[in-house]
Amino acid sequence: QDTGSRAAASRRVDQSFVLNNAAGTPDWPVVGVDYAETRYSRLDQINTANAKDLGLAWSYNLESTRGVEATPVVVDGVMYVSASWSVVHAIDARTGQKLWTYDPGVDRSIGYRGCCDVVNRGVALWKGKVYVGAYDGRLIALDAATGKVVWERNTIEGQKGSYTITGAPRVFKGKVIIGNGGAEYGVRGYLTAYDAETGEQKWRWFSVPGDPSRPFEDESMRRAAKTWDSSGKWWEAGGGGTMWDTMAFDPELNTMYVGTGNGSPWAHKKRSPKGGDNLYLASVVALDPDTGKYKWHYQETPGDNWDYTSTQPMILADIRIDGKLRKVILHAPKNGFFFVIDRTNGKFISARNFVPVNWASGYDKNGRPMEIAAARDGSKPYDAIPGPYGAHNWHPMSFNPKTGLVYLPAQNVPVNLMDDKNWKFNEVGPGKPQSGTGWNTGKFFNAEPPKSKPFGRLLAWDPVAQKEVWRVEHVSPWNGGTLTTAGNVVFQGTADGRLVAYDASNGDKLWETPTGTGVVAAPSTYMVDGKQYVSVAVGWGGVYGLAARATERQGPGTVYTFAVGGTAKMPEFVAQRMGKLLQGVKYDPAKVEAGTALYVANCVFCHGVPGVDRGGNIPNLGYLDASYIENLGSFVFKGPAMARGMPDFTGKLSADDVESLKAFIQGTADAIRPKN
Ligand SMILES: O=C(O)c1cc(C(=O)O)c2c(n1)C(=O)C(=O)c1cc(C(=O)O)[nH]c1-2
Ligand SMILES: [Ca+2]
Repeated sequence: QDTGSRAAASRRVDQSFVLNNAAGTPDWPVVGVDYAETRYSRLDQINTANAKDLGLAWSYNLESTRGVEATPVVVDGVMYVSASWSVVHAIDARTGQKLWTYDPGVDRSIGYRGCCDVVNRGVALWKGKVYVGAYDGRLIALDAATGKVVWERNTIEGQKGSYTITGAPRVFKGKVIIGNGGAEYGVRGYLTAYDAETGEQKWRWFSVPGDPSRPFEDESMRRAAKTWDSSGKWWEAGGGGTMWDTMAFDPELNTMYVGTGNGSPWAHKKRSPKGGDNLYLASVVALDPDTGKYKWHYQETPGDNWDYTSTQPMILADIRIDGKLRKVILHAPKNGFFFVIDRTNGKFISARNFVPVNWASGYDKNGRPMEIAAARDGSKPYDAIPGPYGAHNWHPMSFNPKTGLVYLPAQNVPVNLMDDKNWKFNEVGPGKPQSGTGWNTGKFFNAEPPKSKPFGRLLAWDPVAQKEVWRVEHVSPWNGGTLTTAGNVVFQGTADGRLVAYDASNGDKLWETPTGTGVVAAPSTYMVDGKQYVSVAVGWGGVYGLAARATERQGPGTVYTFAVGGTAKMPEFVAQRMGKLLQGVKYDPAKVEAGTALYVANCVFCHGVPGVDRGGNIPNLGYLDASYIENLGSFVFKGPAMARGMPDFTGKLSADDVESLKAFIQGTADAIRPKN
């Protein structure tokens, strides 16, 4: 394919192309496949019968060592995907040949500006241009055929605070729309639309009010200000509400939807001492895509106090509830409840917790959470369930209209929270989270460790009945986003370094392959020359990946593309890593669960997930010689590594705890090792 025909292909991508494709789906033209962000493909060449014959068609080295979160976008056989540091790659989707790469040259010393790794969740394609949000806040338009810059805008110009971009831009009605990250560092959230052709700014909508003694930008800000207490001077610390990930668009209703983020600072009483809902934090907001004008909102977590963002990917669906076809939004934000919202007017339809939660007992018929008082107290250590990593984070879910099920990457990462007594108002700055809430984790040794159990699971959720239909338990939290297809298959990558295909009806495993590094991104699928492919960009990272690892030296970020009968060889690093996995430690499988909790509370922040992060000067326990793990007690209790920084766990762990840890470590290595 020459440059000219590549350019011609991507020039076709406009609103009718995306809408027509949604009906036929040979391509994957936007990160969520369609404006509704269903991540459902009508392709069925790969199905439950032949998924077992999937093999590698090609792999591509993204030359990145940090988290990879992007869903590959593919049109007419050309793939566009971004890696860490916002680097864009254009790849021939049949062969894996590089067409071009574009590095926006983000200063590698500014990683600290964001909370959660130097990630990028993908690009947008529109009429021959590729759009990427760079980590340093620039929105850049590239020529899709050559990767050359067409225009560039600094989306954070004139703002103060630690802003970034990690999300994928969306193009609705000829406007490129992008929000920012930064609510952990005291910023004010906003969303900006630029003319896709020229880069001219068209509108900006702020999600939280500024200083109420100054004129409000619009009526929605005037109304929002009434829900904040000005004695908290929230505007000086920004207020938060960053829109760092999800957007969707309904062309018939001419409405776009965006999810807003957490309060800044986190502690509600520190930013708004007399309480208040603090609009529009942690909400789903409907906007006019032409003007950016506010239409309505539904607030999922009033007066957010726990980093319970509503930025998690939402899906627009038409589903039958009580016999009536309803236009709804399906949403599973960090707070652990699955929401069904009427997208014509923002009215609450239903909410049910999809994991155990301890901050609210449910939602009343008006859509208000019934809170549990201890969750807001702050004077005593409190096991937040979900914790700030969320019951569901940015990892995309998918909706299959044939099964009627949502495939949701759910989790619990235990974190114990308490008021931060040393917090000073407005003490913001790079590397200093503006939280007002202290974290007690296994990392801070003298604090209260959380007691809840960590888990990662794939849930198949019925949004009408609001109940779980099936689940797959993973060995670790922080697993990949999902893809579902008319072939009745669900694809998901895992934290322990596999890509797995499941039967969409019952969760039976159909196929799996090792990927050599943890998978956090979602796969996509498309057809070229009559053949269906499934692609996933892998590279362990993101906020949990950043914490739960030993060193920067992990397998390189890689795009894998699979097809039925594919025979390409996996890159060498995969076999190398699998060959070095811990082997042969005897353990009691009944102790794995207890070991998981102990490991996450005490070990994971230094040693990483066993078998996921390849060790450096702090060893990854999943790659050690068996004799080390067999004698784990001698390392844990006043062991020889104390001189190199290993804590003494005497009095903190029991001999039986050590047996549980052994079970978790060897059990995880066994789960990762390829079975054939
Ligand atoms: O409040 C914010 O502005 C903000 C931004 C981001 C981001 O831009 O990646 C994350 C979060 N918050 C966040 O709370 C969070 O859990 C998170 C996880 C990740 C990730 O990529 O793994 N990003 C973010
Ligand atoms: Ca946040």
